[in-house]
Amino acid sequence: MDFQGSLFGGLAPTAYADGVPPLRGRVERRHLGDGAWIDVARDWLATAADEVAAAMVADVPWRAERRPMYDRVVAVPRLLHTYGAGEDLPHPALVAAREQLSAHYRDELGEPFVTAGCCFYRDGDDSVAWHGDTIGRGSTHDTMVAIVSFGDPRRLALRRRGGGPSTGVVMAHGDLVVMGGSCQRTWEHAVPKVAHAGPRLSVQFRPAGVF
Ligand SMILES: O=C(O)CCC(=O)C(=O)O
Ligand SMILES: [Fe+2]
Repeated sequence: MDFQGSLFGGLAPTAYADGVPPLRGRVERRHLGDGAWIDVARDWLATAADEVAAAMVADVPWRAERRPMYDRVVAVPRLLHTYGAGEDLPHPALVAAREQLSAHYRDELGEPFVTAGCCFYRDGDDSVAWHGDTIGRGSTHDTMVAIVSFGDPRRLALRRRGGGPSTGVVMAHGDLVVMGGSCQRTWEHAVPKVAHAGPRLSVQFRPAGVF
């Protein structure tokens, strides 16, 4: 019996038409410790990846942020834009991806993915420092942040909160990486600078109240 097919009647075939194959059977889980895990699905959005990347570069209203650091204001080294709940996304494959993620993780997460944070790493100098997504419920509750990645491969580095040895996963064109369980509060993640890299785009799907 096609258990998921019967539960989520017709969702997967519709989504597949947008270049998004079913997630079931593609996801590998790695337990990090302290209740944190990551799921990885290689090439999940490979078919649509070139088109999604092009649409994101052209159509996302990117903004450069500045933030105070010690006694200076410095540029955040990447471009950003967040699509809130109900806002149109720049490519239908991203809508299909969000729906599939919500269906696949429905029992474990208990709520849908609703927002889509977008990042544009223009080259190897763009990066994000060690942090957890803890502005919101991620600081106190288990949750999930699902990342789809396009463009040049970059490493998502992971370490226990506060330091220690780091592990990680390389995110390549069309890959999915989901951080789950206690990952946002017991672990930190970063996208470190590298000597050479072309552009990379990242979309992070999050439930309501997780930032
Ligand atoms: O670039 C990524 O995939 C991760 C970005 C990230 O951790 C964040 O914006 O909170
Ligand atoms: Fe993050």
